[in-house]
Amino acid sequence: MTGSLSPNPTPQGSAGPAEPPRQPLTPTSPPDDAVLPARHPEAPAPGTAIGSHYVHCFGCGPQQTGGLQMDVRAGEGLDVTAEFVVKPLHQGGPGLAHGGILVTAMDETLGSLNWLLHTAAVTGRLESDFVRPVPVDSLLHIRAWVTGVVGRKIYCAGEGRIGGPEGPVAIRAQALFIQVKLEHFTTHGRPEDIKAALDDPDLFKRARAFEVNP
Ligand SMILES: CCCCC/C=C\C/C=C\C/C=C\C/C=C\CCCC(=O)SCCNC(=O)CCNC(=O)[C@H](O)C(C)(C)COP(=O)(O)OP(=O)(O)OC[C@H]1O[C@@H](n2cnc3c(N)ncnc32)[C@H](O)[C@@H]1OP(=O)(O)O
Repeated sequence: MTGSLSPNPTPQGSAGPAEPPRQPLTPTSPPDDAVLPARHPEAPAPGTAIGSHYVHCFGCGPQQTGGLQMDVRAGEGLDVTAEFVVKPLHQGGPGLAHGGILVTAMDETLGSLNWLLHTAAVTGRLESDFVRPVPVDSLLHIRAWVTGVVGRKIYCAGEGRIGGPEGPVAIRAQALFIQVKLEHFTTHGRPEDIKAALDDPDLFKRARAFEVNP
């Protein structure tokens, strides 16, 4: 499977979004035997907010007041959208977003594709191209889509546009997520945080659903 940066799905017969420049093949490019699985039957309905996977997550946690508090929405296919407003707190250069913050926003959005597949997966590799600077106060409209799956490996790509879905592209990303079992979190996480997470019935139920419905 090549042309991995092509947004998926593009309705057949429509012109679709403009093709970005073709990137060289890298470990985040889906190989030829990658498949595009069906959207999971219990995936969030198109247009609905996916919700935070963990209330203290730096990317999406509503209780993480210094975090990005991103709100990601499910798309029609294996795709999601998110919006993020760059705050003065996120500066790298004067009046400009820090590149690492933009990558975090991309990571969070790409990671949310897990919900469409009902798979718990962590970022193994994340590549990004910074195409244009993003001023403070800008709204970054992010779209991400699955480009292929091989076994535990989930390939995906995304782009962030300034001002809205038709705005100029500021960042592109390609990533490889690796499916993990819940033990990944319970084995490696700080014990007090794991205990608190396991004591949260909603989180536990949500997380377990992934494991029994891979
Ligand atoms: C009870 C509480 C639960 C709380 C959690 C609740 C819900 C969670 C559920 C879902 C989350 C939902 C949304 C998430 C949204 C956003 C979150 C942001 C995501 C992140 O921010 S997450 C943090 C950063 N992330 C890490 O902290 C990972 C650290 N890392 C590891 O934990 C291991 O490294 C791991 C697991 C990645 C792999 O380890 P492993 O032992 O399981 O597997 P292995 O190494 O065999 O790799 C298998 C195949 O992937 C290939 N492969 C692996 N890594 C590669 C690389 N980098 N480049 C190219 N290929 C790679 C191999 O080459 C092999 O390929 P092949 O099968 O072909 O040989």
